[in-house]
Amino acid sequence: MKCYPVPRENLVLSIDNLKDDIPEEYLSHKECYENVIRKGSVLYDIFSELSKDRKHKAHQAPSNAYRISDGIMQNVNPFLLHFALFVPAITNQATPEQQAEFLKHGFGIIGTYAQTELGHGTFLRGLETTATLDLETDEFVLNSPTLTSYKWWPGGLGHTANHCVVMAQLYVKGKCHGPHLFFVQIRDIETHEPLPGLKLGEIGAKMGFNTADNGFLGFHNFRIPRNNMLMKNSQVLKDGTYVESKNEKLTYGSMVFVRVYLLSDMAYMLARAATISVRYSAVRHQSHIKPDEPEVQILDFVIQQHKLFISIATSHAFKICGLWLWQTYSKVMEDIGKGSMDRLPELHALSCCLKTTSTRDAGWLIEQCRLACGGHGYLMSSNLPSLYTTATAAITYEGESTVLLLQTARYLIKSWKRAMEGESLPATVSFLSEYFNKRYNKWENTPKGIVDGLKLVVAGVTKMCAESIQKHVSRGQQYEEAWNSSSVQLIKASEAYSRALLCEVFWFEVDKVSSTLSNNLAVVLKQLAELYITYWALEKRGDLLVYTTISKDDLDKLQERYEELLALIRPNAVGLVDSFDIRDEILCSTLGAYDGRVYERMMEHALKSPLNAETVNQSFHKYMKPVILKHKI
Ligand SMILES: CCCCCCCCCCCCCC(=O)SCCNC(=O)CCNC(=O)[C@H](O)C(C)(C)COP(=O)(O)OP(=O)(O)OC[C@H]1O[C@@H](n2cnc3c(N)ncnc32)[C@H](O)[C@@H]1OP(=O)(O)O
Ligand SMILES: Cc1cc2nc3c(=O)[nH]c(=O)nc-3n(C[C@H](O)[C@H](O)[C@H](O)COP(=O)(O)OP(=O)(O)OC[C@H]3O[C@@H](n4cnc5c(N)ncnc54)[C@H](O)[C@@H]3O)c2cc1C
Repeated sequence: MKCYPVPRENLVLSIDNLKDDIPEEYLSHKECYENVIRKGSVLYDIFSELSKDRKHKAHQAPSNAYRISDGIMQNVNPFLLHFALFVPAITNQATPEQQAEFLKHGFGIIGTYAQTELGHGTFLRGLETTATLDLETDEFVLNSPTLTSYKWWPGGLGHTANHCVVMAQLYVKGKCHGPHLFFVQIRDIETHEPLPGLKLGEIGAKMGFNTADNGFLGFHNFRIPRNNMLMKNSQVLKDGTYVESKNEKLTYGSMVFVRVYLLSDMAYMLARAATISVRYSAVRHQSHIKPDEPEVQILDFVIQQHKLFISIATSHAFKICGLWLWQTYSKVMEDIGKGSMDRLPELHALSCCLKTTSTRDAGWLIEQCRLACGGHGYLMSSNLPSLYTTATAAITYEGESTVLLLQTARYLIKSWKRAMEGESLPATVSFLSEYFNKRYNKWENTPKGIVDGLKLVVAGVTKMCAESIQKHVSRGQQYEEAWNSSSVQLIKASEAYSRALLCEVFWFEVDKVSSTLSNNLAVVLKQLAELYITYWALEKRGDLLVYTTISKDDLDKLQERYEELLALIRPNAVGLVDSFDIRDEILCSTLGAYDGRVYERMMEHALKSPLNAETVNQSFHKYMKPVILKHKI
């Protein structure tokens, strides 16, 4: 941390406070929270100092802040929600005047995003928290009318945040206008006590994410000024007039922002896991390939390469598609700023399926990296268990995976209908029109050919879904019931779509930039992209056999090429993970450090276990000894 350009004397707390005397995994739930607040407060202070030079973004953390925090906290930073959702919600949903007011204290307030309730997370229209306008006092009165209406899950809500953005049903003059966002102070700035009218607490231990301080919150006639409704898109005027948004789904904008971001985040999580397991596999020697030769690096087993190289390739795929999705997001936001909502449904569909596929893939690939380290991958000190629980949380938060895939399927079905009616479609789904008009090629055993084939699968499955829905409707079901009846196939369409998108964007973006790279780099990047595409062609061979003209001979050749690619990547594998450039302090792993001192680090870490502080634990004398002595002959 010494490389940080913040003069020590400017910091309220010392940088030395970032060190851990006892590794996090040995602390109790409460100690763990107190420990991350100690470290998180130092970081918060550092970010605040750094932000002073970036006046236009004074309330935001520097972009690398999140990564630094990853290294300092093996678990989750309880201040994360402030940067990830609280500030973005205000900048996306509040008017410029409100932004100036709510963010005037910069880092002087700590916020979270309180949307999910005990009874509802997915179905936002079902949220029960109410915000009712009191015309006489020009205030909103917030209430949690039932147990199920308690806010439940927001990160940092339990003990850390003193403010939050709350999603509540807006009531004006007896009419409900649906979910809207409100800026709410929840704790006293000085004493940090919950404000009167609020019931606040932490929701308890979880599978992972344990230092995120997820909390609950109930409102009892809690009053806030009318101006605390975030009014960029819809407004409530002093006389109670409700001004509608140009598109009511703009209220969901902060979620779209994080979903888009998560693709790049998953690229990074996977890069960390791949770095640990590839480096470890180069250090670890076990068994022989040829009986008369020495034991080999486990990375020389082709099956180990099969387990690990897909993680390296996937990390690059997510990184590149993440950048592509950011560009799409920025363009759509620019259009919305100019009053055009045309591409909002497309952005929503893309962000939903790519968020889901990237988080799910990151989850199982990190687990695969962990398993590839054998027993040692099970140690907390490998950091792979923490990476796994942190990544898998993302499959559920910010939109449950099945639910988001169904949102994308909705867009695919609508696009299919438009294709059948001869309407033109956005480039990202124009292949549906080509399929409908039977304008597609025969199978070609190249990366481009595979991408075209994967798109044919999407089109074929989408057509099958549309027919299935139609069949159920013609048998008397309502459209929504028919949708439910067809949902297994709809999920398949959406999954196939995200895979085709990932393969297409990865291949074409690498192809586009390769002429600007050194020849060696271009060759290696292309190998990774081809490995990714071939891997998925082989995984999806059943679908390709059903929806394209691929033959068994083509599949055999693809299998051969895949194995060739593993061999080509093998000599560069360690170099490739080194090029992710993740410092040891951020990797936090005994197995994956740059110097390869795996066994020494494991022993050093084991000796930090509190159980190793004494040769005989007192429980021996208290409990074991009497039993042993009783049975001694
Ligand atoms: C700095 C950053 C760091 C980041 C680090 C990350 C760490 C984070 C740490 C942890 C943080 C965790 C933080 C957390 O977890 S915060 C809580 C996150 N919660 C969720 O994500 C809830 C998920 N639910 C929803 O989003 C909605 O309720 C859904 C979408 C499911 C349905 O909704 P609804 O019932 O209202 O709609 P409908 O189904 O009737 O559809 C009606 C129409 O609306 C369209 N539609 C729907 N939505 C959108 C949209 N958004 N933009 C544009 N359009 C949209 C839709 O396509 C349809 O169009 P059409 O078909 O009629 O044309
Ligand atoms: C670690 C973590 C951090 C979180 N942080 C925050 C936060 O900071 N702020 C916040 O507001 N929330 C937060 N959440 C809450 C999170 O956003 C929700 O849990 C998530 O959106 C899923 O909603 P749910 O829990 O209601 O799941 P449910 O919707 O109840 O899902 C249960 C099951 O029902 C299925 N299902 C539901 N609806 C449908 C449907 N229409 N069709 C088919 N199947 C369906 C789902 O697929 C799933 O299998 C967090 C959650 C976690 C785990």
